[in-house]
Amino acid sequence: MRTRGLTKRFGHQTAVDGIDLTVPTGAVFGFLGPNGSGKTTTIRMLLGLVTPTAGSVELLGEPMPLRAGRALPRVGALVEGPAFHPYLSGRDNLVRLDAADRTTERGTAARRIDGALDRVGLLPAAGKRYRAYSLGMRQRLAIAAALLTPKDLMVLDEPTNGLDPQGTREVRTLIGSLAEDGTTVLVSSHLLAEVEQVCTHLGVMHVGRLVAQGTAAELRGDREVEASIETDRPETAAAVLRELGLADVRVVRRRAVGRLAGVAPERVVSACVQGGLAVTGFAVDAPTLEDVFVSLTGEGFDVSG
Ligand SMILES: Nc1ncnc2c1ncn2[C@@H]1O[C@H](COP(=O)(O)OP(=O)(O)OP(=O)(O)O)[C@@H](O)[C@H]1O
Repeated sequence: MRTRGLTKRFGHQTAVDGIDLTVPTGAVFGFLGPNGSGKTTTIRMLLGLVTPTAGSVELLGEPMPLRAGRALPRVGALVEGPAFHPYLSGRDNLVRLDAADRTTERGTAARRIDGALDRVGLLPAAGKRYRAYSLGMRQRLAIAAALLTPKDLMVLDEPTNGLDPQGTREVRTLIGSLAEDGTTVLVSSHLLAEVEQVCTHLGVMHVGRLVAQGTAAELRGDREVEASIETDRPETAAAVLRELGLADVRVVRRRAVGRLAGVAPERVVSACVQGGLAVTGFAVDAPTLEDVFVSLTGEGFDVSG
């Protein structure tokens, strides 16, 4: 899935500003950004629910909206969430939704529905009324509804919004199992911590712009990783670090600290030992993604929820 220069203006306001989004096949792509940064508008354009002001979308290799008929049936989405009937069971809700889909075969409905319920782990609770479901179960039922027919791409807009930690874990586990089955997943969130663990790739929106995208490792960037050596002669250690090619080398109390800048961490220790230093401590610290995003956007994510 990819976009080129995708733009949406509402009057004078540019909600999405020329973004080039690339979601590799098989990825779990975390689409991150604070509320109002343009994630939902982007997702609505991807799904053909909103017409872009400019730019293009390619969905499952098909140009949109030209080949929408080919791509969209293979794309499942959780954007607004389907309307479920509170007094019907989870299964009966899916029976209703499935019956409304004229493209599917009647004879295989029961198998399709139980398959979808099983996929989201709701088979044991399939006979319970929807109103008795927890928020996490409701969200999983919505995903089951999207899975009634096989999907190559699932687009989930803030699927953990309003969920308690248990519900969040349920949805995260489900995203992981979708990915294991080979489904590409695009999941948006304003909470980095909720999706970070399950994502192979991340994209960060900030005021309508995509300020970064790539794997977590790419976003962190090797050069940001710092090594620190603790010794009784930190000034000597600092000289060794500089000699090795570390950047921004400085002494902090009993430690010499510097950015690795591509130098292998194990070389730092061996060089210090060979230099006759008594190394009493060694640490390599990558900045958290939170740090990276704060530096990209000048704003923190709402990590607490
Ligand atoms: N139909 C619309 N008409 C006018 N402005 C809109 C419309 N839809 C969205 N916007 C504006 O576009 C900007 C981006 O909104 P969008 O919903 O895409 O952000 P978001 O990152 O998904 O945030 P949230 O998580 O709150 O949905 C916001 O400033 C919003 O007010």
